Amino acid sequence: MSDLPPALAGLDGCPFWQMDGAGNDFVIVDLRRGGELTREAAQYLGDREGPFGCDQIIGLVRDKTGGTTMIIYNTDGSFAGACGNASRCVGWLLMEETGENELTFGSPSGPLHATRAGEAQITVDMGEPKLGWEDIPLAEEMNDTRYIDIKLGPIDKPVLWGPSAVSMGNPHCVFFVEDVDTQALDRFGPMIEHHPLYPEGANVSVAQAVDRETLRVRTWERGVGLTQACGTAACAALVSAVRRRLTDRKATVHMPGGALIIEWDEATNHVFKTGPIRLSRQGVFGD
Ligand SMILES: N[C@@H](CCC[C@H](N)C(=O)O)C(=O)O
Repeated sequence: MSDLPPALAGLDGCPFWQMDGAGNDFVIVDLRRGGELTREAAQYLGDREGPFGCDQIIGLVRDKTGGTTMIIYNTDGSFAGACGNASRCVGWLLMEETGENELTFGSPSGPLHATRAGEAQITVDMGEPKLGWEDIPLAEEMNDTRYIDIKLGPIDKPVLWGPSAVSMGNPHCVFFVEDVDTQALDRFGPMIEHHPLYPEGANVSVAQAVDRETLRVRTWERGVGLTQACGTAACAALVSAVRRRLTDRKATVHMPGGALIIEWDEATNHVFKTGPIRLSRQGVFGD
């Protein structure tokens, strides 16, 4: 008889792992042999006042062909289309399971290819960035998503304006600033997350181009809040920086929890993301 709380009743007997990628942390639940990851379970597992606590809750499920697909919940119980750091953690888990050094698995926005890149370092091909207003999506038609019409501060004297919009399978809004550390992201992040120009909400970042090969980025995640790192935000920041001619196509993106190497490959138009993964705890619900 297990003493799981009611919110986790559907996960009895399911294996789980607590992992992080550059400080962006996850509870990953194996649902391939059954179990149900409900919105209530995701909210319970994400609660930092509870026995777990994390930024995202990931479910691993079987797809029609017998392969593995990830589903992604934010801590508020909403679904996400992509999670760059969790993709590296899931890639590593599946490589440990199969003994492979590279493999493909499913995600809400399509298949992802992961490769071992060193000791506890994984590269994931995040696919093509989406730059068209209707694909991001934005609520209004516009030709150039490098600078969109969002301003922060007094109307006649805005302090931040003209962020870039990008989708990496999820919507991003990136403000370029002189110094990421002086930005009150905790105050304006929630406002931009729910800005009317983003009908599905936005992950909101401030980015600082240090030199042609270095960015500093802080992110307010949709459905979560301030995070130590956000993989898709690192990709969105690099893509935006390249579109504004601020960096080269490959750069190290420093976030509070660690660094990721992001490359927007010219030949394939795909964005490759390399960085660390860490396993901190594993177990079986109900044991
Ligand atoms: N941590 C992630 C992004 C997670 C999803 C995001 N909050 C959303 O709602 O789109 C990452 O590493 O990319």
